[in-house]
Amino acid sequence: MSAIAAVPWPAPASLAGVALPLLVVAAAASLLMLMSGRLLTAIMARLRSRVGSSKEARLPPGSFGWPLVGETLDFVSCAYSSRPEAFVEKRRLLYGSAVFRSHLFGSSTVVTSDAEVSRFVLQSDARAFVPWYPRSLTELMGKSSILLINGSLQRRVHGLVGAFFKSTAAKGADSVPNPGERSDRAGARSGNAAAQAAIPGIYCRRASVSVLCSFYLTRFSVRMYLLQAKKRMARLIQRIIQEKRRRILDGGRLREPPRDAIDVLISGGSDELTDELISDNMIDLMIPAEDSVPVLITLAIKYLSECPLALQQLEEENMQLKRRKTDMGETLQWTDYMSLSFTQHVITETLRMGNIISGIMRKAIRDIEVKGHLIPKGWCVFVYFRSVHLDDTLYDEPYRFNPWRWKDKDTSTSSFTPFGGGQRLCPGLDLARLEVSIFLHHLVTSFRYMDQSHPSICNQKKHPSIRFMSSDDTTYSQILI
Ligand code: HEM
Repeated sequence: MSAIAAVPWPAPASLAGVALPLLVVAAAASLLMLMSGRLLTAIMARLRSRVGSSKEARLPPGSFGWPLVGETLDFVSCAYSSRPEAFVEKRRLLYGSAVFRSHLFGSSTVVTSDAEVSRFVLQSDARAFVPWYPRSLTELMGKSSILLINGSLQRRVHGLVGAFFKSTAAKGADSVPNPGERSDRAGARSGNAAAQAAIPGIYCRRASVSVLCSFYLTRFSVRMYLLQAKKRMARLIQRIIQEKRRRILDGGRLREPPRDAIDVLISGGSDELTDELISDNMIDLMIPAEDSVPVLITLAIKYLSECPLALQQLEEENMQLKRRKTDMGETLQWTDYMSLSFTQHVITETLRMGNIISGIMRKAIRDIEVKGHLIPKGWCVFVYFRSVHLDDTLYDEPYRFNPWRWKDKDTSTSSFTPFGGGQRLCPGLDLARLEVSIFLHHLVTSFRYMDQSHPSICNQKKHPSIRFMSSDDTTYSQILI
């Protein structure tokens, strides 16, 4: 008997106030269920007819979840929990496969936490997969963003930007900031400190913060505001580009070596590198520089504070370098930082556990079969790094911060991809590592973890902040997690 039939009609007056709204809700719910059932059947039938029965057998196991929303709600609720990987883990156990199908953000999606399949997707070019992001993000990125363009233009922009970030100009040929010096002052003086070289400087800082907030606010649908912030920022950058173009010599050569990524793009020798393309891409560069790197630093401090042995070894290694450099009267070069093997292991382990970028999404532009799984044309594939990085068959005790595990381990394998791979491998990876190395060096050589003198703040749960005290005991630095 249905919920509607069970209630006598007309309802007694005393009950009407309560029963009527209940009735309406029940009726609406039944209708919705009926509609969603029909809708689900219709969607499944459409998908089947599209995929074809022979192909259907080759699809990875899985479920499309609810009509319209698919499994997005479960994905999002896991993403905001303390174990975001639970979404994938549950299904991995349920289907007995690290590759499964789902329906996420409005698209039929193959989710993979299989290192081999992930590698295959990352290594494939635009003839097989193109980048895919939710529409709200693509609008904000702009159509010429490196994250969206494909083919020769993407390779060109990637090559120019990547080469610049690897150059000594970006990494600071002279010296890196000394402890206590603000990096932007030092950058302005040497003209090439890493962060300053990577982005077109402080002009866009405020606008960048506003676009960063914009990205996070998307979920609250403040679309117009976000797009306006992005446009304002693009206008600011275009003004800088025009100013720089005026200073360029005939033949497109720069008068002096490139000082930032705009310089390398305007002298890139291609009509395709328009002002719009350059400004869109400058915004793309600011986001990781202003967001991913600080998150990586924050997580490194958190993990170190929970692992005193690692903190101690990090301090010893960096103090040794500092003493050596002081004795020789030399300034620190970026190669000095990169030669600190334990510091690099700390950063690598933070990248593995922290999963700053949990995964990437691509769209298949033709039917693709990998490891016996079909990814039909038009479907998305979600390469979920996080589950690979926390897989106990690949990493012993994956939830334990253990920088020593990297002593004899290769970082260039398909089971470690925090910076992606293939043609879209993050061009800022060395720069990101350098920035974190510089920060950690100055932190552990100039500050002392307050925990040693104030055991009361040892309990991180009670005190969700970590305090460092400068060596001369005069100033405090508090890093909020
Ligand atoms: C902890 C820091 C960082 C992490 C974890 C990270 C991670 C990633 C990942 C996973 C990708 C691949 C995206 C894809 O395949 O679709 C990527 C691409 C990219 N990253 Fe980073 N990144 C970081 C820092 C930086 C920095 C500092 C910059 C530059 C200032 C940068 C610039 C870029 C650019 C331009 C791309 C697009 C490359 C292309 O599509 O050709 N990243 N990053």
